[in-house]
Amino acid sequence: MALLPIAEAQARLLALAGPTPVETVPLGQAVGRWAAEPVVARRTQPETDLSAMDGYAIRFADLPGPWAVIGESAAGSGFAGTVAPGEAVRIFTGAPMPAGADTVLVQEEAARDGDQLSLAGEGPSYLGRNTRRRGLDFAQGDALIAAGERLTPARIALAAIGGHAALPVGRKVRVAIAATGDELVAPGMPIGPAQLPESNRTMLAAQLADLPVEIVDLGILPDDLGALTHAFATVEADLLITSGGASVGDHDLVRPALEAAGATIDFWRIALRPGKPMMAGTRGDMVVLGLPGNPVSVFVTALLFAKPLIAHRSGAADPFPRGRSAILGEPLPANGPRTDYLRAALIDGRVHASAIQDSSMLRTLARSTCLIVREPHAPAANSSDSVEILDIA
Ligand SMILES: Nc1nc2c(c(=O)[nH]1)N[C@H]1C(S)=C(S)[C@@H](COP(=O)(O)OP(=O)(O)OC[C@H]3O[C@@H](n4cnc5c(N)ncnc54)[C@H](O)[C@@H]3O)O[C@H]1N2
Ligand code: MOO
Repeated sequence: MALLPIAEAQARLLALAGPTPVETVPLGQAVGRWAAEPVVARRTQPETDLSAMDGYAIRFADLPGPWAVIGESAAGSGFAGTVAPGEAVRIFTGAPMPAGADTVLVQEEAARDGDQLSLAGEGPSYLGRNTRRRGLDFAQGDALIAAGERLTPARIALAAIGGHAALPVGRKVRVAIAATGDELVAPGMPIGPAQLPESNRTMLAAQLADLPVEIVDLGILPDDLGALTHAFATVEADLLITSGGASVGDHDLVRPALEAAGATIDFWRIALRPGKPMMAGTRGDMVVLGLPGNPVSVFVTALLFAKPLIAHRSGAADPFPRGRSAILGEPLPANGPRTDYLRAALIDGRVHASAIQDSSMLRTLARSTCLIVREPHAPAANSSDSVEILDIA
């Protein structure tokens, strides 16, 4: 069977399920979620002309003064009267500009003696200096955040100042994570020579920590068709992620167990290194993602498939990681038939691939800051050539 190109596998995976149902959450819980609907300004910001500095509200035409100070405008209150020619109002940052005034003289450039005010510096250079006009940031009805955009700290603050206390977002994605393999032992436990500390669940949960997920930990499952089938048939989640048992060995039972549990496999084996034996399918509304067991294969397939799928189900319009270009530090050989994601480090503007690219090597992965993306059959590359990288640290 031909290996599926990555882009095709990504598209097919996202087509397996749509976004989770929408819920409305307070802004304090919205960070890292995706806007389910456009967020529109319920007010104009600023609502009125404001001072941007501490000083005196004046009429620009009155420069160079002097002025009589007739009152005060503070943030939250304002000044009720009107500033007539020759008059000034003491004003503070964020306070409403009084009627009649159009410019602010900063206090560092003013001299005050009782109610008398005079210029003690250059003074404002143009009409409107040191003020913020009504609607400078946005007007009521303006689009603030598009549906499908991530709710970053700045966008949450924008929603707040736009008059919103809560926002509609996709409900959290329930992700069940299972490790499979008779050789696996919980980390830190005593271990025999044929055994291995389990690291994939821990890494996956950490990789998903910045996404709106609820993790259901299915633990370490044995290489036993009955036990795997039972676990896969009874789990309740939006997404089931397994690791291990995805390849063609006699103990690679994930695919038969998923099928025995009622799942349909949509695709298996992609033109990707590391991560070739990955499979994807559905069991009812639940998407199942069978990742290979090698730790680096898990890392890469989580980055390229699991995380984008969760983002997509959370309502993201643009769920895939974005590459950028970097300059190679050393030559690279021609690539084979799979897209290769080389563990690499970006040092002083040059990207250096690790000499050994074995998908079991977590220390190499942990030292890497990026992955170099090599397209299928890419020709050999020279030092100083530009390559695409994906940042991972
Ligand atoms: N004859 C073939 N053999 C293999 C092929 C192939 O096409 N033909 N593909 C290779 C590729 S590529 C990969 S990737 C691996 C992945 O296979 P599996 O998904 O079946 O993975 P396992 O055999 O279960 O495990 C591989 C490796 O990773 C260790 N492992 C597994 N789970 C964990 C865990 N949770 N934490 C830490 N380490 C884990 C496991 O002990 C193995 O060493 O298959 C190749 N073989
Ligand atoms: O695809 Mo496997 O992950 O190359 O080792």
